[in-house]
This record gives sequence, structure tokens and C-alpha cells, in this order.
Amino acid sequence: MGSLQTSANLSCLCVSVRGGVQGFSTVVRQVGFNSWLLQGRIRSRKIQSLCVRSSFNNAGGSSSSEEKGLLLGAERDSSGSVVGFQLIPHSVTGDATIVESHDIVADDRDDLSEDAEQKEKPPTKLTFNIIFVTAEAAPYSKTGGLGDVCGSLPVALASRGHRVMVVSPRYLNGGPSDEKYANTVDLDVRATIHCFGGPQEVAFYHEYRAGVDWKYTALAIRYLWTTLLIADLERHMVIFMVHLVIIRLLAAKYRPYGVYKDARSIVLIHNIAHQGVEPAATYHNLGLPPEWYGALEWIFPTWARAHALDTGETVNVLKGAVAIADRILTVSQGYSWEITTPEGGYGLHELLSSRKSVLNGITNGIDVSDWNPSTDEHTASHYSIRDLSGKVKCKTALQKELGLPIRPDCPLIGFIGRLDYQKGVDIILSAIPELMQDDVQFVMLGSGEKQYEDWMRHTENLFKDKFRGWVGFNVPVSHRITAGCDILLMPSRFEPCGLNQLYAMRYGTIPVVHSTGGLRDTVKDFNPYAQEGEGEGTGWTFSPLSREKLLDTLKVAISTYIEHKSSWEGLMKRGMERDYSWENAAIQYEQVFEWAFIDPPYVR
Ligand SMILES: Nc1ncnc2c1ncn2[C@@H]1O[C@H](COP(=O)(O)OP(=O)(O)O[C@H]2O[C@H](CO)[C@@H](O)[C@H](O)[C@H]2O)[C@@H](O)[C@H]1O
Repeated sequence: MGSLQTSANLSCLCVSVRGGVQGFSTVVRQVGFNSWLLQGRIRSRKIQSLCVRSSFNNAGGSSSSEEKGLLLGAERDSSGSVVGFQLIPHSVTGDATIVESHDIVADDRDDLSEDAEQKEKPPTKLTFNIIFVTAEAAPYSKTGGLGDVCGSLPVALASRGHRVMVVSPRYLNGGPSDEKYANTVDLDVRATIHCFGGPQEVAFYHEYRAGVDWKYTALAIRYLWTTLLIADLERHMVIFMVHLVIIRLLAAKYRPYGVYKDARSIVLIHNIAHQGVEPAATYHNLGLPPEWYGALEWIFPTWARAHALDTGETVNVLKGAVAIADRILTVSQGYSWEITTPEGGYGLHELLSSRKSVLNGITNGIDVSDWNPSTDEHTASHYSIRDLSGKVKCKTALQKELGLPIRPDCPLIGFIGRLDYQKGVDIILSAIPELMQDDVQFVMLGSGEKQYEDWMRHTENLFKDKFRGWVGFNVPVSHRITAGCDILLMPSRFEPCGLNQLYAMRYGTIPVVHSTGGLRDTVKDFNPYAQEGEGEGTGWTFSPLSREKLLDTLKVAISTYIEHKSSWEGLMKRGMERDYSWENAAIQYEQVFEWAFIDPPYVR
């Protein structure tokens, strides 16, 4: 960890050992918000210097990057007199000055690390400038898990001292009547970008909330690279990309002119089934130079083409990002392996395998203040690990709200999610007739494919006392289902991370999940005999994904609920006491940022 910190710190601090500056190879510690104590050798003289970066912003913008990129190091003799100065170029634009330094040439002992002051101070903490570019960020916009993650991970990183900006579109819902945007200000900046066959005007809005700069672009089109115009105001940052085309724009439009040349890009894959594939003819809409076409080019195999004249030629946004990002992240470790296999890679497995050395998985956290059973504003009652009594009140209130028989002891099973192939809705559909023979209740909340929405309405009519299908997207209802159910079913075919099982465990609702991706990583199988009979585990995982396996596993869960109340309570409590906060994940993200700065930019 220490050596990684040092290398990354040098990059972050704009003191590049790779740039040929011998000596300032170690950051002893950060001694202020923008100042660091460096040590090392210059021409065999031992130097210790205090470096101060006066600003992250390059507001003036008049001087050259070389002028901006200098550190001034003063060398002193043993009496403390200045005997010379060192101009230390750094590779990233920014204002930096050394205000104090000590030449300790007389002291030949390698004892810098034993400096008494150093012992008192905490170790160097790196801070980064991070821009998230995302199609969704809750609470402003959310159609699924992407919105959740991009609404809370930036806040977690900001609370750890990083400077974080989120850039996202302001959709049509973000009009004056939308309370979520009540605190935003129009920056009164109108920029013109050239894409989609002509000039497009973009308006920018801003809000500073929870330590994060939230910026929104009002533009009729969803393509977010336009938002890099905002980023244009910034310099020397880690650029953190979410699933988009900006990395190519970086390389094609900015780096040739020295801008962002030391920034790093990271693509975070939330779901590889959604790659942003468009007909090849749309490439010119992106405003990228023709020579970059190859990075996005994607040709479907013959069997996947629609008809005899279909050449299969497309542009694939995610493929381009994977090909040239500095690092690649997914939202769980299990999924980071799955996408390198033919079964899980959706055609990108070979490309991803070739970049395995920069591919990592970090399990998502959740917003633990929004999803908190002891304070949840959407639920009928509150409860906690110390007092679970409120949970049954949430259950009966949910039964009442849905018009189901109010039966506290009847196992209540829930499903929340997009109604599509990924979520295994077809497996639920095939299992429901048999499941409805048992004394259970089942509630589904979701929207998506019409065939499944129709099936939910139809099934509700068939099993009036047992089944409810809520067609639509409703966040308060999703909280009430999570709190009120005993079991949450997630038979996802694949699941990069999955958030609902995390919400469920935090609410003492036991997940029954297909053993895949993030579900396998986060749900630990119940074993009643472990821990000298105390039991372990937080739910059930099953594999393979089949109707029979799903039914078998659900039936084991149901009989445990009915017959082994103390085991059930153990399951609930083990799930509830786990740490789901973003803090853990944020620490791992910092590690990846550090790794990103160890290597030079992948595309120059
Ligand atoms: N009808 C409805 N009404 C109200 N709320 C609803 C809803 N349908 C879904 N939601 C909510 O949307 C979110 C869905 O998140 P998931 O992680 O389960 O899946 P999603 O596939 O969208 O995300 C992708 O990105 C996330 C984030 O990285 C990964 O966890 C995941 O595996 C990947 O597929 C949850 O907050 C859920 O409660």
C-alpha cells in the first residue's frame, strides 16, 4: 500500500518520477490541504521539501503548461541558509510552489522516516479530482441501479476528502416544478457543440450538495460527451467515466493539445448487456474524427444479422471505452470474472480478457441513510436489529395496502425489478402455478416487457388471495415491499451486483437468489449447523437457474420460516448487522485510482 501511495501521490501531486526528476521519489506526508512534504535525492544531496499547490483550478489560463507545471524547491545548508533552488517540472498543469525545504546533506542517516513529527501525523492521504459522467444520478434521475450508484458513490468519495463532480443530463422531468432541482442554479453558460449534423446549444445548471458538485446539462440528446465542456473548466483530474464515449473524445480532441494529458479514465461497467450499439451510419453524429472509427467499430457475426443485406456493421460505445480506458471496473468481483467468459461477456469477452490486468470488481455499497429500517420515511413502522417488532407491522400494513388477507404468519415473498430477461422473470412465471398451491403470498413490483406486465395482471386475477402484481416504477412501494416481505426472490440470469438483495438483508428480509455475479458474492448460504449450532449465512443461493431449483430452494426457505423461528431470526440479524455502507467500496475505489496513476495514460 505504501509504495502504491507514493507513486500515485507523485502523479497526483504533479511531481512525476517518470518525467525524469531524480530524487523526489517519496511523499513523506501531507501537511495541509494542499501541501506535502517530499523527500529524496537531487544530485546525491538529500532534500526534504514542503510543496504547496495553491489551487486545483487553472482559473487564469494564460500561462503555458510548462510555467504552470513547476515546483520550486529551495535547498538549504546545515545552518538553514538557502544555497540554491531546484525547478522541478511536473507533468500536469496546475499551480504549485515549494514554500519551504530543508537540505539535509549533512545528515547521511536514512532516518527521514523517523522524523518525530511524522510519527504524530496520520499517513499521507491522497486526494483526487474526480468527475463522474453518468446518464443517471439519484435522486435527480433513476431508472435502475445505475442511478442509485451514481447518486451515492460520489458522496462517499467526497466525504473522504476528494473533490468530486457529477455531470448528468437534466431530463425533461427536471422542469421548474420538479422539487429535486429546486436548489439548482442556471450557470448562465450556453455552449455550442457540433454533433448530430449541426451546432447544438447546451445549457448548464449546478448544485452543490453533500460535498459534491452536481452539474446538469440541458440538451435534447442523451449523449453525455457534450458535458466535457464543463470539465473543460477543470484540470489535472482523475476522470471517472461511467459507460460512455468520453474517453475517446479525451484522446481525440483534448490530449493532442495538452489538455487532460495526465488525467486517467476509468470505465465502470454496470451491465454488459447494454453496450450502446448503434448503426455504423450514426458515427458522424458523435463529432469524433474519422480516424477514431476503428475504436468503436463493431461487426456482428453473420448469424446475428437481421437479413441477407445486413452487413452487421455498427458502432459500439462500450467496446470503444473498454478498448482505450486506462482501467476497467465492474460492480462486483464475481462479475468481473464472468464478463471475461463467452457466457458472460456478451461478445466482449476476448477484448476484456486481453485487458485483464487492468480489470477489477468492487461490490457496490448502498445509501444506508435512505435505506434504513429504523428511519425509513416510506414504511408504516420502524425497526432495528435490537427491536424487530416493527417488521411485522410493516408486513401487515403492506398486506392491507395491497388488499391481500392480513396474515402476519403467512410467508410473504417479494420481487422488485425490471421485468426483463436478465431478471429471470420467465422462471418466476413458470414456477408460480406450483408455488400458489402452497400457503404463501407473493408480491411483484416491476415494469418492462409488456408480456410480463400482462402476465402479472392476469396472475393477480387468478390468485386473488395470494398474488399481487404492481406494474410500474414506484420507489416508496419498493421500500414498503423490502420492509414488509419475509423473503426477497432474485432469480437473475446474471447480476453484475444487484442492490435489492442488499436492501433486503439490511431490512431483515431474507434473499433467495440465483448464484451468479454480485448475488453470489453478497448472499452467504444459510448453514444451521455452523458456529456450533448458532448457524451462519444470510440467505439462500441456488444453481442452476431452473424452475425446479427455484421451487426447491424457496420451499426450504419457507419451511425454515414456519418451523425454525430462531434460525430465521438469526438469518435476519446476520443480514442486518452487515456493513453495506459505501465507505468500504470508496476505499477500494481509491486504490484503483492509485493504480491508474502508476501507469502512463493508456491512450495518448
Ligand atoms: N419498479 C420499480 N419500482 C421502484 N424501484 C425499482 C423498480 N424496479 C427497480 N427498482 C429499483 O432500481 C434499482 C435496481 O437496481 P439493481 O441493482 O437491482 O438493478 P439494475 O439492473 O437496474 O442495475 C444494474 O446496475 C446496478 C448498479 O451497479 C447493478 O447492481 C445491477 O446488477 C445492474 O444490473 C433498485 O434500487 C430497485 O429498488
